[in-house]
Order: sequence, then C-alpha cells, then structure tokens
Amino acid sequence: MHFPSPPSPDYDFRPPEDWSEFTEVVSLAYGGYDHSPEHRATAAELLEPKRSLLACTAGRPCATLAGYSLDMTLPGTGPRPVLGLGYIAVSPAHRRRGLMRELIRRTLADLHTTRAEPVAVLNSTEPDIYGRFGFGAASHAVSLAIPVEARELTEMPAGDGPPLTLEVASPAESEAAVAAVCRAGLAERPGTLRREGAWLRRSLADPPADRGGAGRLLCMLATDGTAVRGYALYRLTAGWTRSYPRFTVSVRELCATDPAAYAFLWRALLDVDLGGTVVAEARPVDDPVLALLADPRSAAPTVRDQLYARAVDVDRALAGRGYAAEAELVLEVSDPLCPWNEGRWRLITGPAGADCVRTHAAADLALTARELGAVLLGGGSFAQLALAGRVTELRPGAVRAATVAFRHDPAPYCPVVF
Ligand SMILES: CC(=O)SCCNC(=O)CCNC(=O)[C@H](O)C(C)(C)COP(=O)(O)OP(=O)(O)OC[C@H]1O[C@@H](n2cnc3c(N)ncnc32)[C@H](O)[C@@H]1OP(=O)(O)O
Repeated sequence: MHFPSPPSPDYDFRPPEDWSEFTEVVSLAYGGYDHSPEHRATAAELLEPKRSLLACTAGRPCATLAGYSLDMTLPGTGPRPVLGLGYIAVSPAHRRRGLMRELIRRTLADLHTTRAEPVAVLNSTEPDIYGRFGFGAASHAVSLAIPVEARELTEMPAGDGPPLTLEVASPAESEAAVAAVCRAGLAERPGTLRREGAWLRRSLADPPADRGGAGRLLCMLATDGTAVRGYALYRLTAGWTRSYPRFTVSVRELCATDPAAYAFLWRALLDVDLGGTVVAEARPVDDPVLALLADPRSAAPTVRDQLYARAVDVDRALAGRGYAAEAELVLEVSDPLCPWNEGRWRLITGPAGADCVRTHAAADLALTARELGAVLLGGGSFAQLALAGRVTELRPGAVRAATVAFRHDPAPYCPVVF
C-alpha cells in the first residue's frame, strides 16, 4: 500500500477539544471503518478531554490517545483508581515515526509528575505492541464454544436461597439489576471495573448497525422474588442444520452473586429454544463453567491475553495492592521509558498491606517493567516468567516467594473493552 509522504511535519501535542477531533484519525487507523452513530455518541460522552492527547501537524490531528479515569478492583482491595488508555491510533500517513511512543511517554510522565493513578491499563489490538512500553499481559480470557452434544452439567448447586425463576428483559430495562449484580459478583475479582452511568449503558448498548446479522441483545435475569441474583447478556444468530434449528447463542456477559444463580443461568443458556452452539468469547480463565460442564473438552477452551497493565510508579503500584503471603523481596527493575522506576525496590508484603521503598540492598529478582505489569493484577506467575527467562532469580527461593505472594484467586479478568 502506498501512502503519500507528509510534508516533513513538526508535531505538536495537546488535549482534544472533544471527540470530533478523534473521529477522522480513528477511522483512518482502523482501515476506514466508521463506527455507528450510537457508538460515536457514547465515545463522545465517555471521552475525558483533559486526560486525553492528540498529536497534530499543521493544526490537524494525526494521532490520538484517550485517557479514562477508571476504578478497578486490585488484588485484595476494592476498586482503586487506574488510568485506562484507549483509542491509541495514528493516521496511516504518520505511522512509525514514534507518535504512539510519544503519546504514551507523555501520558505516563504526567501521571508520575502529578502523582495521579499509579497503574495504567489497556486492551491491545495486537499482543506485540505494548510490552516495549512496560505493559504486561495482566489478565487472560478463555473463549468457549459449547456444542449441542455437550450441554450436560455435572452439578446444579441448589444453594440456601429461595428458588430461582427466569426473566428475559431488554438490557436497557435491566441496568439497575446488572449494576447491583456486578457490584456483588465481581467485588473480589481483580481487573473488574466499577461501571456506572455511561460505562454501564455502553455495555448494555445494542445499536442495530453493530449486530452483524445477529438478533437483538437480550438479558436473562435469575430472580428469587426479592432480588436479582444474576444476569446474562446474549443474542442469537439464526442457523439451520439439516432442517434442525441450530441458532448460535453468543454470550456477551454472565455474572451471578452465588453458585446457584450462576449454574441456573448457564443451564438456561444451554437450553435456549432453537439453540445450537453456545459461544462465550471472553470468560475468566478460572470460570466455574469449566468445572460445571461434564465435557469441557468439547467446548475447546482457548486462552488469550486480555488486559495489559503497567506500574506507573513501582512503589505506589506495589504498595497499593494486597498479597497472598508475607514476603520480603528486593526487585531490580529496568524501565527506560519511565526512568524514575529504574533501580532496586524493597517490597515487604503482609496481611496488613505492603510497603515498597528504594533500597541499595542486593537484589533478589531482576525484571523489566513489562514483567512487573504481568504480575500486577495477580494473574501472571513469577515462576512462569522465570522459566521463560524473563525474570532472573538472584537469591535462591525468591521466585517461589514472589509467585506465592503475588498470585490472586480468583484470577484477574476484565469484561469491559475501553
Ligand atoms: C490501547 C489501544 O488503543 S490498542 C489500539 C492500537 N491501535 C491500532 O491497532 C490501530 C491501527 N494502528 C495504529 O494506529 C498504529 O499503527 C499504532 C498506534 C499501533 C502504532 O503507532 P505508530 O506511531 O506507528 O507507532 P510508533 O512509531 O510510536 O512505534 C513505536 C514502536 O512500536 C512498534 N509498533 C508499532 N505498531 C506495532 C504493531 N502493530 N505491532 C508491533 N509493533 C508495533 C514500532 O515498530 C516501534 O518499535 P520500536 O520500539 O522497535 O521502535
């Protein structure tokens, strides 16, 4: 493909006025695809101009970065402020000139200088982009395709609560119930976001132009007469096999407050009238459905990287989360993009919290910011990274101690793409 050479541009950087300054760059960077008017309206509502950046040349935007003030559950804590990065896009005529790097560098330097959020997170279009900027794959998701023949569940936990009944409602009508279930059902899972207002409406949105030939989005609610204990967002795509209905049931989200409601919703999805394969593109890697299905192999679980995380400030990021065990570790961190992080840090973890300060003591583990990002939400494993040669053990036993302290159950997971 040939792109015209730009007239030796001098780039300047500034916050956008509003979403309209993003649209052309984002459309070009994503291959000329234009989002639906509903999608654009929500993107405009969610944009925080003061936290976002543009690169311009001759007064015209040519690169974009949106910053979102998010509250994310971290290991052992309730929701904590993190900065979400999205819509990182560079106009094709200006790519590979360091604009993305400069947008990210400025954003991280600003967070450090203003002592704003200690952690930055993003969803990446491709897995190979953000490691060089100190972002590590911090959560993973599993996709499932459960065929008709493998609908059997081994257990149907009854639970202590009143019996459950099923309601099917429109997502818009279910906003309050979904918000309440999310708060309760995801409170301990790192990576999940507090979703209210426009963020929640975006998760429930269903513009006809974005349905790709499928039916409208539906919302199953598991209710017990007094409370909604779970919901599933799903849609059907018509399909027939030898005159039998085999509609694909695509699950966008499923969340419940207790095991009985959880199994109840999966049972209902697997039993949808006309249903064929039940597809869930992004479930937590430790999703209980993998233990409920009698034949999980038939669902062909496939794991992929999901959320990327980065410690903006090593000390604030590591002291701001909980740990599974007591440990004392000196980490030698390499971080050329954020040089204030370079050097040795003593991390002391315990039940009452953690402390992380600079030290001159001998290092126990050596790693880069990318590896630190991968373990930040409790999902990545020091042991795995060490076996891959990405973490160096300088004191025997340090890898084991770090692995145990940093790991978190349940595994991190983020149902929201921002
Ligand atoms: C959080 C999000 O928003 S994810 C969305 C990312 N955006 C997209 O996928 C939209 C389409 N792509 C684009 O707009 C652009 O190509 C971008 C944003 C991915 C890259 O922008 P550029 O300004 O060209 O990147 P930049 O010149 O700063 O490159 C910095 C480094 O990243 C590398 N890089 C850039 N894009 C990619 C890629 N897609 N895959 C792997 N490496 C990449 C460059 O080779 C360079 O490497 P180096 O460190 O060895 O020098």
